[in-house]
Amino acid sequence: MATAMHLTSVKTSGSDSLAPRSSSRQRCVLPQRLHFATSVGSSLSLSRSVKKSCRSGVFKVCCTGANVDVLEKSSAVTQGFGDSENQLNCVMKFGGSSVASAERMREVADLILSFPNERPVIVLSAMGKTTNNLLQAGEKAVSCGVTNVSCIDELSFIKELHLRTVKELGVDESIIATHLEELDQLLKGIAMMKELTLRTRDYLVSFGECMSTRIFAAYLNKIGVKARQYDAFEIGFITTDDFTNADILEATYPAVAKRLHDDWITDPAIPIVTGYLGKGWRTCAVTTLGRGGSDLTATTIGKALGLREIQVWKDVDGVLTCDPNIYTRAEPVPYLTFDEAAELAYFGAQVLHPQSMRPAREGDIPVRVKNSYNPNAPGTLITRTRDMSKAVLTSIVLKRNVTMLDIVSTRMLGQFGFLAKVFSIFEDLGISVDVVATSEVSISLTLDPSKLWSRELIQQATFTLVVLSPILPSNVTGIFF
Ligand SMILES: Nc1ncnc2c1ncn2[C@@H]1O[C@H](COP(=O)(O)OP(=O)(O)O)[C@@H](O)[C@H]1O
Ligand SMILES: N[C@@H](CC(=O)OP(=O)(O)O)C(=O)O
Repeated sequence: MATAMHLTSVKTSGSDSLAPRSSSRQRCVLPQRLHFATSVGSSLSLSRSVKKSCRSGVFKVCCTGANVDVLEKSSAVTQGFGDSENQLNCVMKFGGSSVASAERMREVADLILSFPNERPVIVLSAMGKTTNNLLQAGEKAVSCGVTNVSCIDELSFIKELHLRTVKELGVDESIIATHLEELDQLLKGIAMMKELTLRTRDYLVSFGECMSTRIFAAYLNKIGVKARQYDAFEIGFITTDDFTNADILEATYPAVAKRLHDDWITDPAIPIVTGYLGKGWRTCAVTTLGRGGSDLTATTIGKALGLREIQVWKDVDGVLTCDPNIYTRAEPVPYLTFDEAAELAYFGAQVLHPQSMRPAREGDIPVRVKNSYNPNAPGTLITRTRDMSKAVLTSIVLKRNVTMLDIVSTRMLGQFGFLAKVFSIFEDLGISVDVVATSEVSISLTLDPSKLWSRELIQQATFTLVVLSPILPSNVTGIFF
């Protein structure tokens, strides 16, 4: 097992693509024989700020000091949530950690209401670790037998958490009763079939967001704040049918905008939307946007409605200089560009969904990463450009289990189209390449193993790849021309 280290510089502006673009060129002396070697290691990606220009005035919201409120607060409450003459103007997304209990939901409600001039769309994730628990319950159901489904610990935990939350918030239990019953039935179905397909997995995890949003909307209504719950897959979140990792399709933007806008105009109520979920355009089945996908739901809504700001509320003071679980003294990064944030997320910074910057960038809508446990912290403001004049190093990201592929061939020398052929194979196989380094006789690539799990490398007629063992992240033994 080898370890790969990579220095990655962050693009800051001037490019239209958010596709992974980290690259470094290396000249390396490698043995003069044909071989492919793969290794699983860890890639230390140092995101380096390189661009030294900044267009001033681009920030729609300023954040200059440590204790500055990020939203304009007006002492005169002139624009309540019920004012239909005013459009929805921002998204506030709260992740699982922010809505993990009744107490947290109350705090989130208070937080939303502490900005009376805002007319937000609220996006929620599932409560706490519900998504993980649902997945584990599903795995257990496959082999535990129908009669034992009700004994699955994770199922009991999910039920207990949601029922307790409903009780503590004083809302009607019936708001989630149907979902809890259906969840039982679904797990029994999985137990009967002894099978958990990706499609079923997505339907299974959707219960988390469906329940958290229903509870929260009911609570807001109970305290006199008019709110309306939406399942994203019912309001136009159209995706590819790539279960567990679906992409948002363009048709989503007008559909979601129309539905949310029309409802707001006819009967204003704070929209409470399920994060993470969509509807496959062919199958019409529930899809998910990849783990952490609620961030993408939020930025999609931001772009669809052309909102002023997208806020993602986390359990940390913004995007930090390093994963706080690795280095406890990591500090918040006050400003980032969309490209920097996308690159950090892509290379493993858990704080944002890798695709979530795309809609924000396309709509040029600032994204603010805030701490729901510490709302006064300024957080991180992500915009198209920023002042890079003093920037040296932005953030350090560690990505584990990177698969490295070395392609060595003297046939490359003086030839044209070699790289094109290599990359066309990855394209055909739907495998994304993270980092590329080339010399005259070699290409080194890192591949994200999570993209490889379900794909088999097939023999290519034009390029004759012979796979000696299945391409799995940890055990590729070799590929020869
Ligand atoms: N560079 C980073 N900056 C901030 N948080 C990070 C970073 N890298 C990893 N994390 C982790 O991401 C977590 C926040 O993301 P997440 O758990 O998705 O929040 P939520 O569930 O509220 O959306 C933090 O608790 C932190 O442990
Ligand atoms: N609940 C989903 C989606 C999500 O975005 O969650 P969070 O915001 O808690 O990372 C997940 O756990 O992946």
